[in-house]
Amino acid sequence: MTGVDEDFERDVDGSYDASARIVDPGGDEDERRLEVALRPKRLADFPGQPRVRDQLGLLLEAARRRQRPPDHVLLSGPPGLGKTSLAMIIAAELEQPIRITSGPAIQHAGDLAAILSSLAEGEVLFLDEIHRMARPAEEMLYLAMEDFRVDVVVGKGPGATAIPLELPPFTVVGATTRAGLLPAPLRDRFGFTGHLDFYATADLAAILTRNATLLRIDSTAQGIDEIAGRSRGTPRIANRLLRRVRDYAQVHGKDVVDLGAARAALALFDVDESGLDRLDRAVLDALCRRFGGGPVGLSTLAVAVGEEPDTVETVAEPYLVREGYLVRTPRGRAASALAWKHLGLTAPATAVGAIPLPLTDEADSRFGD
Ligand SMILES: Nc1ncnc2c1ncn2[C@@H]1O[C@H](COP(=O)(O)OP(=O)(O)OP(=O)(O)O)[C@@H](O)[C@H]1O
Ligand SMILES: [Mg+2]
Repeated sequence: MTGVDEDFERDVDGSYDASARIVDPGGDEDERRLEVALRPKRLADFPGQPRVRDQLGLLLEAARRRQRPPDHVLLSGPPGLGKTSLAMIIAAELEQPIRITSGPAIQHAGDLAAILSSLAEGEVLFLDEIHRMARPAEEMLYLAMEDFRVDVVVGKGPGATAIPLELPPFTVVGATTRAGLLPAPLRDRFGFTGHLDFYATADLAAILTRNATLLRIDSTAQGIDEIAGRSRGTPRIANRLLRRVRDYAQVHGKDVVDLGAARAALALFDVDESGLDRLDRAVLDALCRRFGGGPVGLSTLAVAVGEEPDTVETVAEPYLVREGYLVRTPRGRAASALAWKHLGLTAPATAVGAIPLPLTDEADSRFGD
């Protein structure tokens, strides 16, 4: 969770607010509860992310054979792709309890010391949004991760003394949507980093089919494929769209999620054929119409769409970049020819991709960040 739009969808009575952003990859309280029920429990049940799954599988198997806790694991990637799910799976596969906390909950080193000193041998400590932890706690964490030791400070002022306390070996699983914000010394203490990427449509369809069964929703393959194709490569969004399409089907007297219901419901909720929603389109629209295609700085762009820069950067941008609508240049964000086309506008000759570029390293560094 990015922490910036947690309240986006919540209504006073807990019902769904149609004006909220349906493809917001964060989630509200009710949704989180439902997510718990739908979370895959074992690595073998986790579709998609083949690389990370294989790498993690190896790490866990090796640890099991050595009967030692595995290296610390960092999971990074945009919201809703399965970081929390994987953390739970790691603990389940190791048959160890999991302690769950998050960066924003640890504002003092003492908060972390209390957690660390109560960990049992082999336990998994899940630190969500690890990039938001307070600096002194971060420093304590380095030491604990490397040497399995914390210094407990007793007393105050000049008379304070640090008493080293040995910890049993444990495994930290950190999750972050902003791996770039982690200080290098902390990043280096993770023996394994898994980067989660957006899911292929076929993987999302597999997830949706399983969840439709779990939620006892009747569906057709075409209906499921339509939802999967418009879910921005994100399981959380796919699950949410599935529920909205079911609502639509039920209200219209058909109890089946089919192509017709999917198309009509997604049109109603402003999710277009490419899965872009209002924020995505607002970003592209501002870039093209107001800034002539850019490049424009992130904060200027965020103001233009009335959002926090962090929301634009972690929620909208990764998918727009990945799909080739937006490029990050050293001078700011720019719209590609595809973005202009998506808005039904004519791209200027200078837009990225308007003239096909040879795929050389030079082209990469020109348009990379
Ligand atoms: N590979 C997957 N298979 C099935 N369901 C998945 C998968 N990945 C994620 N999900 C579902 O998507 C939802 C969100 O996943 P999860 O909470 O793990 O994401 P996250 O990366 O931790 O997001 P955030 O950054 O917001 O914390 C959950 O309901 C989970 O069941
Ligand atoms: Mg999470």
